[in-house]
Amino acid sequence: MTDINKYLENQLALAKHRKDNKSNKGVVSKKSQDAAENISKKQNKNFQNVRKNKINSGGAENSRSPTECDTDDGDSDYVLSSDDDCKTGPTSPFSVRTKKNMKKIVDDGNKHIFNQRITKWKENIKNALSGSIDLSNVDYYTADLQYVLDGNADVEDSHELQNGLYIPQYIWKQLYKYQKTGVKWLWELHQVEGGGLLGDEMGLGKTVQIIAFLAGLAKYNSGPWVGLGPTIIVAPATVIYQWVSHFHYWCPNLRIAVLHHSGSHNGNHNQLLRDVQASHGILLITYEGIVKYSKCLLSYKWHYLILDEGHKIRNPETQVSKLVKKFQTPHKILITGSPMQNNLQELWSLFDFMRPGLLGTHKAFMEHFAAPITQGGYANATEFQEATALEIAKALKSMITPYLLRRTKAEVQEHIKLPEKNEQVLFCALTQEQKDLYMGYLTSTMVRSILDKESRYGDPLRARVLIALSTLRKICNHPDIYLYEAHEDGDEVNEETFGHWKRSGKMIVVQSLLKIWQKQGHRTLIFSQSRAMLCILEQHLQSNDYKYLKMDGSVSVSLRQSLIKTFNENKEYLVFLATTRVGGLGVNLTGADRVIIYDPDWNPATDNQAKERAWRIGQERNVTVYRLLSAGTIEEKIYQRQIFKNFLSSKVLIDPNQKNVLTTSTLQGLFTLEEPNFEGDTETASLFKHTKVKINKKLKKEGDKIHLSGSVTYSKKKLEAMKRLAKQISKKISSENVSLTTNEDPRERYKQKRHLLLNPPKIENLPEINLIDDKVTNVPFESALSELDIVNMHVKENYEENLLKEVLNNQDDKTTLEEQQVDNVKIQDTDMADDKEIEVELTQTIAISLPEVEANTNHFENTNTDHIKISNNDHVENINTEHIGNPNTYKRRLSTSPVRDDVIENLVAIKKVKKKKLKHEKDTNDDDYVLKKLFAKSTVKNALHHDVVMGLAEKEKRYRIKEEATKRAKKAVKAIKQSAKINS
Ligand SMILES: Nc1ncnc2c1ncn2[C@@H]1O[C@H](COP(=O)(O)OP(=O)(O)OP(=O)(O)O)[C@@H](O)[C@H]1O
Repeated sequence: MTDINKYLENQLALAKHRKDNKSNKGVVSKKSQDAAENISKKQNKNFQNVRKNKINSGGAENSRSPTECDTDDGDSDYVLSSDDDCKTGPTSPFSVRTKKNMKKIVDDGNKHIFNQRITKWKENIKNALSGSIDLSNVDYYTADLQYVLDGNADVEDSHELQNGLYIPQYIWKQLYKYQKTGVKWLWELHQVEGGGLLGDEMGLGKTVQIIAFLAGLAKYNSGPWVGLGPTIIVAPATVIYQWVSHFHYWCPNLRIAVLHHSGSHNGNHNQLLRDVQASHGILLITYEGIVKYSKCLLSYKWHYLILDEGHKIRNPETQVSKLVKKFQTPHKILITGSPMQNNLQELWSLFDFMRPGLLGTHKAFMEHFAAPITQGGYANATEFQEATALEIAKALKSMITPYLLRRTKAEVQEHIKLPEKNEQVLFCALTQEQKDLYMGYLTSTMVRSILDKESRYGDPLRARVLIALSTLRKICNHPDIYLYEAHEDGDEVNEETFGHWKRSGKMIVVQSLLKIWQKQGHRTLIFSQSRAMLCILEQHLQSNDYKYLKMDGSVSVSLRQSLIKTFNENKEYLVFLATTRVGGLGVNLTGADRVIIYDPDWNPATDNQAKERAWRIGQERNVTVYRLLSAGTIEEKIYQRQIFKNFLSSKVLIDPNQKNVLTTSTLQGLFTLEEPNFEGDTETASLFKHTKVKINKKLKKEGDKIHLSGSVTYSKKKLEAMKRLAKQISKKISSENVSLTTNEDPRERYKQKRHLLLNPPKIENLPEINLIDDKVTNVPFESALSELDIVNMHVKENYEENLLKEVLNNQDDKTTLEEQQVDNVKIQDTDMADDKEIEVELTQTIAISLPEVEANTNHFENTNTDHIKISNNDHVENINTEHIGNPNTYKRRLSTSPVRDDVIENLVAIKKVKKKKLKHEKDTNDDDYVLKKLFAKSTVKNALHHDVVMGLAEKEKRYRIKEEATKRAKKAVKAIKQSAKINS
């Protein structure tokens, strides 16, 4: 029966798919054609101008596209997704701006300000030690002050590391164990006069480790500088003041000066440099700044040169990369949570800074290391290429390991106890308008010029491809970003509909998410590559009265930290909007527990960095991350590219044995709009089918409000209304069922049943029930597959599989068998010839929809026992029910197999869950609920578990397994020892 069902479903879907395709084919509206031609014309004109200019100035014609980012970013893949470089004038619709009064953080560039701060700090400590401190007057907190307030009298106390480095005890005591290891590692590098890469995952406190080490060094009485000499820290503009505030807190005695126009120094940078040199202070500077002031900076001697977010020098050809390598000090530290982002050349560049010569010359490295590893990485590599890649990757890994300290969150979870994180990729449907514009542009002169080899416009190809791809990305974000570019001067912009959320598939999803999350009490970070998109989102937030803050490149550097602080501390702000490049790097935004990555970057690390703003030390709530992709479009290709890049870096940094599933893509492949296959999947979803987030299929299609697996508590009135509704549905279905059973044709019968289930009969005269009106409360988690479950299905080694199953079993034991009890449910497993049916007590059918109704159990006690029949859709046979005394009471045994967990989902509802929920369960079910809503509205076509796709879950699973195995081994040894004792 299962097969017939599947076959019929496929046939239906296929027929529908063919029909849809037929009706859509080749129909591109006049508006779309005109827009595409306008844009093509403008883009061609730009090319010709740039070409002319280059030829006139004697420049290489083909060297750089007009869209390539002219920063030191060095990301060869990056194309400005829209208007990052566009000036938003007052007449532009992309110019929503809000002014905020924020308090700036002030650095110590100004001597007077520095002295004031030191005086204040000393006074605070003195008062705290004498017990006369008035905390209401303290506006400057430091770690040592806290230490004294905690009852420690000796602020000078320190912890000694081997060979005489003393770390102040008030810092040392605060460090996590792995951070202490990090400080020791830095000290070892120091002693051998070498540099290194501190590559801990984002949010694990790399800043604190560096500060702790420098604080120790400042107390060190020997070495050429007798302690810590003048030091430069280079960091992205957004995090410069974060460093200032971290230093002021952890190490208040050091002078921290910012060399940037926002700094407190009096504008004379030469004087500032002299001061820093004389006071052995720390100079904070941006990557742009180090280029700007390079001449002066290089004329001084520096003790340490530290690059925060050091992946910025991953392109060896950029000016900044070349420059930082000129500093004459062996003490070069590079900090980054994303050591390798796009290709192996990047790794070479980083090491060439810290450990010049370790990886040979650039040419030799590319030829002997990078090329074979990359080649062997493709899915279509030969066996020999794969084996060679493996061996070389192993060799490379062992060469870099001593100078690279990298710990992941999974590894140190035991110490930091981070809350859960759920990360999914949502494939959003384009709106009809978007599809039309997308198709229009695909058939434009511009795209034809790229695909047609003979085209006279075809030069320079790379630049044209970049422009065209970024144009497609604009359509995916919002039609107006594209149409605005296409519009002729003098054309009116329709203010009413401009940027309306209903015109973009992804905006529709954002709109739903924010609505639900606001009700659930979550706060959200939204990242977009594009400032124009941010403005559209901002307009939307304004018109819906959401309180928000926004940070993009136009916000002054000195205000950014205050903006972040305000968001973290003030819960009134529900949304923090940021461009991925300005807000996505280095900052702490733990005030939010929901993250939307609105558009993907070519570089996976950029998106990863962004999402890690919320999931880091200091986060107390479970975090959910949604990456939005427009299904079938260029955004899917970008995501696939991310997967490949991620695979490559894991192969070198983590596991040389990793295998890839993607092959190289063609140019044509980038310029298509892919229709979903008969299963509703576009390319990525079908490639990574096994990572799909499973949602009850019925819920997905019908979108019936009653069928919620999220848990909600309901008012009495609503419960009554629902009960009445259920009775009527029950009667109607029962009567329909009679006719169904007499129908002879099994296919026809199946169709009817299916139809009935998907389209429950409408009942007249009942009040509309809006289930999400009520406050959403705790939700039991039991149905969605966890990442580990999914991975488990695909694990090859039996040993690991079994071990993992046991780990999961233990959990299930705790959370399901003990806690989940199905009461007052009558289930009859009537074995019918070609189908099975379950009879469920009517009252509990309501509970099916409302898993948390158990909180209101008494509402159901005296209700009638009408029955409805539910086709089991081949899922139910996996459920075991066990009679446990009361004829109306069954206890369900949950299978630990992931497949079974999944299929049980149809019956989530029948069970009643006793309250004793683990904290993380609420959020997981919040997510489940949110996804169901999105699927119901058909705005989201598919959802994949991002971590599983990226292979991260696999890694985490291995750690879990290893941990479990180690525990067992310890237990075993203990048992052996004990048995020996008993024997003797
Ligand atoms: N031992 C600690 N005690 C208290 N807070 C800590 C500790 N270590 C780190 N933190 C806090 O954790 C947060 C993340 O730290 P930090 O910004 O240094 O991380 P990071 O590894 O540099 O991240 P990224 O790579 O994203 O820049 C900060 O708010 C920091 O204050």
